Amino acid sequence: MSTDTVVRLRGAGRRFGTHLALAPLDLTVRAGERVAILGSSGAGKSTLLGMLNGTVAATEGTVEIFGDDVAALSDRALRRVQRRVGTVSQRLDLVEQVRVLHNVNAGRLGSWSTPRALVSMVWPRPDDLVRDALGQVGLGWALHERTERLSGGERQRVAIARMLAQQPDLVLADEPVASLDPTRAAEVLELLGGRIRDVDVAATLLVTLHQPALARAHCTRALGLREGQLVFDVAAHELGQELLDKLYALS
Ligand SMILES: Nc1ncnc2c1ncn2[C@@H]1O[C@H](COP(=O)(O)OP(=O)(O)OP(=O)(O)O)[C@@H](O)[C@H]1O
Repeated sequence: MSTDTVVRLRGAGRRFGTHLALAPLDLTVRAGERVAILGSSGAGKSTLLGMLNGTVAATEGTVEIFGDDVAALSDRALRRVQRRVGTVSQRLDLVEQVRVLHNVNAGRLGSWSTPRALVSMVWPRPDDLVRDALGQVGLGWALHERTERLSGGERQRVAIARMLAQQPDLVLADEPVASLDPTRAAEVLELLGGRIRDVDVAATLLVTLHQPALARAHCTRALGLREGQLVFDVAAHELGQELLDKLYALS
């Protein structure tokens, strides 16, 4: 496998009982690619992202992340891989009753020793990375706010800041701009798409989106899923009306 291959699926698919959520799929994603995943509700987009962060097991084929077959890893080795994978899920998974600082710090727990992680849960101290991550999503002012007081779009940005603080090599984002206004959505996609660290190598991004215009503007590649089947895999600039009609036509 080429060293810049981040994701490789070989005939990887997922069934839930008899329902085929994602048909067996071959897919290679290289470092620095920004891949939009489009498709109607229930098309299998979240299932694909779940297979890439180890939360959804493939029922057929293999899933390799950074060259490791995730199904063959010990729990410890899987956690090591997962530390390099930052996920922004639709559920956000924020703790509502604590300050924003706590939630953003949580992105760093995996890379800290257990004592340091425990101390930080009780007495969180904002460091530059946390302040920087919040600043990047326009929430520098919210460091000490209680998370539950923020609006839906602000909470979505806290989840993104938590992921930025993790400094992952692979970013998986499930509808990360669903609650954001167009300007903020564009900013967040730019952040997810590479300006995560002050290093030359950009993070690799897979992001589910419902707006083809955002995919064209912020991604390099677009995948279309329909009822669990891959309908297209094209350069983002090739995402035209004909493909979208094929993707979204009512069956
Ligand atoms: N845990 C589960 N148990 C049973 N069926 C599931 C489970 N998770 C997903 N599915 C089914 O798999 C299919 C794909 O779901 P998935 O969540 O991947 O779609 P999606 O494209 O992400 O949809 P949305 O845009 O609404 O989030 C759907 O038919 C869904 O009902």
